[in-house]
Amino acid sequence: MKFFLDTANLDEIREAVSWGVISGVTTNPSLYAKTGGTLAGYEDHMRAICAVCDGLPVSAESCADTTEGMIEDGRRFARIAPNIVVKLPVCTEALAATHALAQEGISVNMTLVFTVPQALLAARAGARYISPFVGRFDDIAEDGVEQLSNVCAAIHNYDFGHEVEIIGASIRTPNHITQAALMGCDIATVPFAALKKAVKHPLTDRGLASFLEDWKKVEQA
Ligand SMILES: O=C(CO)[C@@H](O)[C@H](O)[C@H](O)[C@H](O)COP(=O)(O)O
Repeated sequence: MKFFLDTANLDEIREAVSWGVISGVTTNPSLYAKTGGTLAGYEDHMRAICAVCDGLPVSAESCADTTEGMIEDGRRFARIAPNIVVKLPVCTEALAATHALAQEGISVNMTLVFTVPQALLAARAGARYISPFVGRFDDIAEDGVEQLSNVCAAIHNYDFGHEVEIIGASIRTPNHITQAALMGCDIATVPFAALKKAVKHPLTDRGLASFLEDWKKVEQA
């Protein structure tokens, strides 16, 4: 399973990229708003992320609500950098836009996916990436991991005539990462804080502390 970073924060992206574990970045309007960025600065910010990511796929989300608007955004975003992926929410307008953009060779990441039918429709329309949400399902007392697993099973059953990868989104915990990997999810897009949590384990900390303590004895001997 590959890791994408789910953030628009350039410092977080620079740091995670330096660890050598990141295969892409996903952003959304809420994540961009958190950076304090402006509407006018949006494309420059995406350009800066693409530069840090050096060819890795970077999803930039369109907030248009018509097919024409999404296609227009998609074409404009695609000119930012060759590694831009246009992110569209699953709805009929976006299916049509995905179909048109895919025919032009522009990659689409279809987001806000919660069901198998939505995922199948996204793949049929030509989406390169499909993003089912895990945490938000858990928020409403449903099983987000099970939903992601259903989407993976259904999508991996078929050949859509183009490459399709599933991005587990709304990933919040190391356990979400574990479950996504065990079910064969292609990618998990993980917020920086959750990625840092995934590196940690109390037994690792305790083991390291005892090794360092013992090393002092070696130095003194
Ligand atoms: O859809 C994708 C990735 O393609 C994500 O960027 C997605 O928007 C985010 O994972 C979610 O919005 C984060 O959800 P939450 O944990 O804030 O509920």
